[in-house]
Amino acid sequence: MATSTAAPVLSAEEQARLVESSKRLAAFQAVKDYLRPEYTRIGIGSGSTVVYVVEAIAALGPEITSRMCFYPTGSQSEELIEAAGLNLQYISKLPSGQQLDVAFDGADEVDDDLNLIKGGGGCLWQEKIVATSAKQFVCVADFRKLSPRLGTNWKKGIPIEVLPMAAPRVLDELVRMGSINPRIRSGLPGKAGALVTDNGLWIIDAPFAPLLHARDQPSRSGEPGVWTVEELADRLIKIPGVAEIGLFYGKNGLEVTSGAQKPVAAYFGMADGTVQIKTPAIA
Ligand SMILES: O=C[C@H](O)[C@H](O)[C@H](O)COP(=O)(O)O
Repeated sequence: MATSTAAPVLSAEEQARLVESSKRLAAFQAVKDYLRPEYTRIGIGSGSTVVYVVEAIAALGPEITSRMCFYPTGSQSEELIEAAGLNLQYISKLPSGQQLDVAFDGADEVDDDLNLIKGGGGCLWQEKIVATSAKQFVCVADFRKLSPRLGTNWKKGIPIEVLPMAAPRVLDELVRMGSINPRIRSGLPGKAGALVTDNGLWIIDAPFAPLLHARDQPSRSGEPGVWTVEELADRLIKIPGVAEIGLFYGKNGLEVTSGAQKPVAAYFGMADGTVQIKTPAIA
């Protein structure tokens, strides 16, 4: 008799539990691999996955963590650091010319080349500053975030942090660029109006067709609204009124010693209980 190999259908609750345990697995593995006891300056990103990063760090105990300072990317991670009893420090106090040893953060989607979409939870500008201030930026995520091309799984759009007075002009420009129904993100349910970021700005979510890599371009050139990651990012950041964009792209952390937006490694907790680690391909 033939046996079925189909994956079991999970209830919504079981699926949610699986996602949480995947995030936790990835976080503990990433901290084990990248947080060395001699490090003193650690960046802590935002979102639900980073909660487990902080849990993994706190589990190392004060004999290791008390020598370290932790740099948040916004109000949520600031609270996480304090609640875990870790030493809080601010990136504004990091002297010029110095770097964090490592920064950990989540992502909404990660493509084949380790480009990221970030900002689904409303944090991206401070995250980019902290990630690019670190010698090593490590991304931690669950299996839902793995994707060949950005915009394949994450359909809500590229988060773009904008000056509120410029939002209508930015929306117009996004439509001209082929974004499909870009929108100003609303605040929490029950709160009227736009979501206000930690920087007092708004977020526009701009959906685009899945973003290509430069190597894909010849086959799609000329199609309206079809962009490579780099072309789109370079155009978006130049729109007047845009403060920062939720695309993390460009050189990776193995190619440059500072300022990389792309991670040196991305950890994914998988549904089968394993952790998949992606690192940049060396050209
Ligand atoms: O705005 C939030 C940040 O960019 C998060 O790192 C990102 O949205 C991933 O969040 P989560 O770990 O909750 O999926």
